[in-house]
Amino acid sequence: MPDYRSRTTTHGRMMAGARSLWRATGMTDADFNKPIIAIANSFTQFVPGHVQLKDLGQLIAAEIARAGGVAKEFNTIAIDDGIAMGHGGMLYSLPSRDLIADSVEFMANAHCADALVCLSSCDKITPGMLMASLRLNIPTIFISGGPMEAGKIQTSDGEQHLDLIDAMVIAADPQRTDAEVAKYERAACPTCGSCSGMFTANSMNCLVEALGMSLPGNGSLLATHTARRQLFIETGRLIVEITKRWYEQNDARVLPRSIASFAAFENAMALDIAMGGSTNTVLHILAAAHEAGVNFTMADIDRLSRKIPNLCKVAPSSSYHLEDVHRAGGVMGILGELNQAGLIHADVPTVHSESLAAALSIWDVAHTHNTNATALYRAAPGGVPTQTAFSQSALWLDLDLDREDGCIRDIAHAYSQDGGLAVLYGNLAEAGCIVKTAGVDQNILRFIGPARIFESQETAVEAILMDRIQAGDVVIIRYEGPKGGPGMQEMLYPTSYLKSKGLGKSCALITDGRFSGGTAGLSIGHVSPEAAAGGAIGLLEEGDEIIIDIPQRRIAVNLPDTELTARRQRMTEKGAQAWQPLNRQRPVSAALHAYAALTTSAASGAVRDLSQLQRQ
Ligand SMILES: CC[C@H](C)C(=O)C(=O)O
Ligand SMILES: [Mg+2]
Repeated sequence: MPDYRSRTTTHGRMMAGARSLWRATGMTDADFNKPIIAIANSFTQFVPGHVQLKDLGQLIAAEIARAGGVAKEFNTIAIDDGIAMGHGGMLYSLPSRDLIADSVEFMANAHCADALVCLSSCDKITPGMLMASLRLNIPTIFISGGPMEAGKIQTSDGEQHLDLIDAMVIAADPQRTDAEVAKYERAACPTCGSCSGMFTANSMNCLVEALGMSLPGNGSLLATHTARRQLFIETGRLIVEITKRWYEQNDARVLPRSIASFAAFENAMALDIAMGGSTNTVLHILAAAHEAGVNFTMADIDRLSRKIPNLCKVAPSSSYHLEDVHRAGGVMGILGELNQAGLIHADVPTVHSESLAAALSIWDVAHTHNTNATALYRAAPGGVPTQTAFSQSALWLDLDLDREDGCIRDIAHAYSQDGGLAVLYGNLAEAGCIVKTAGVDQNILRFIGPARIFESQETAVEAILMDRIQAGDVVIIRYEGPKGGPGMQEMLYPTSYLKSKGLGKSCALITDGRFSGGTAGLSIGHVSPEAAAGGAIGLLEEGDEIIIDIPQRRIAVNLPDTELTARRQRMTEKGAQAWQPLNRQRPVSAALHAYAALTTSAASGAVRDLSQLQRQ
């Protein structure tokens, strides 16, 4: 039977000093025999997905107290990728994931917390906290702030639903007036919550639900809806229950590493592929598996991508948004369709149910008729701009259970039988690279074109906006990987600007950097090894013929091995200048240099690799 970790500082005569400090935080004699449960909040006014979280940690804390625990809340940072993007701020985005993971580890271990509630929301916060929970392996439940409502505007074609990508694309379209841009800008992000498409934040919050580490509805129930309050309250109650199951009943099934098993990672990846999730999920799933000691790799993702169908297309891959996914049954609805075809492991435990099958028997609204589930998924957008959580109670008259032509398809009516994500391999990416096939026009699944080489995102953006890229080109952006950037920037601006210039379906973009979930088109990222780590992308020259073949899962430069070998030799002869971007002046802080020194390429999740210290 494990001892409560908190007893280290709350029991024993010699801990009188620590207890005096606990008392000063408000604890009383009665509290010292209760589990101490850390609440990792991520409230900040910098991010719409977090502005509403300020008091929600205490909403959970009150429920923890009612259930017999003691809650202690702290805060992590939270970066808004959409604001950090397009300038040096994006260098900090991915490194902040690891900083968040470390800060949760530090607070939980320094104070011997017994359990953890992760109150996350946006792009790097959920994955950072997920990494921490699997590193710590103490009872943990995730609850996110919830998705933002989609923007709505009236156009000549009727009501259009939109998000920040639409604002970005229209702003770069020279044909559109400033007045039109202003209209889109003011409508694109109407409420608090994580940006309303299947971007990285919503992808990750859906994946955590599929992993079994949050309650049903966590990934799709709107931030503004009153029904979401109940998720927070139930989370507060449930964390005390599972904490006692571990420390008082020795029930290890509730631990993160028991729940996020290899089978659960397969379930999460199956969901991701089925819903065409952000490619960043690949990076974060690999990093989470690394923290959990689960040998889940790019090869597993490649294997799953070949057999899991694409059942759901959401913005930027369609005009559906998370409110529509919710109306169709949310994550449990998609998992339910996959389960009908035996494509997931339904026997895995979750924090809330004995098994995923038991959860689906209640919450898969297309195949059950549970009134609570129907009520949950009828939660609809209120259409009123707000930064306040749980501020509206609108309901859809009915659910979208049309599995033939609705937001969520069944297997027989899938958009494609081989998934919304693909891993490509070849002499250009020997350790692999990723493409969101759900966002690629069917006419360019096979693409051959000349390489247009750029040593930074900013020079590629300049070329696109100055009309120096033409149809048929393959834009190569290198030295933007985890080490090379450093920080592996998201390339949302160049991919959006290709769309603005009408090149979204006639050009390809390949990078050792990554993409935001808002990226669509033939955009291939995470090329590994990255240029800064000696990857072949660093050997490409202007005009090389690039071959992309998604059905064959292949990416290559059309050169004989002898030529690549000769180029590698010439690169090696550069000595200290080898594997460095040409003519790039980029200020990089000591903090970012420290990150670059230990990080690894995307194919391993850009995780920290201490063995590099021995090699330096
Ligand atoms: C839409 C862009 C979003 C803010 C993002 O950064 C992501 O999805 O990764
Ligand atoms: Mg992002």
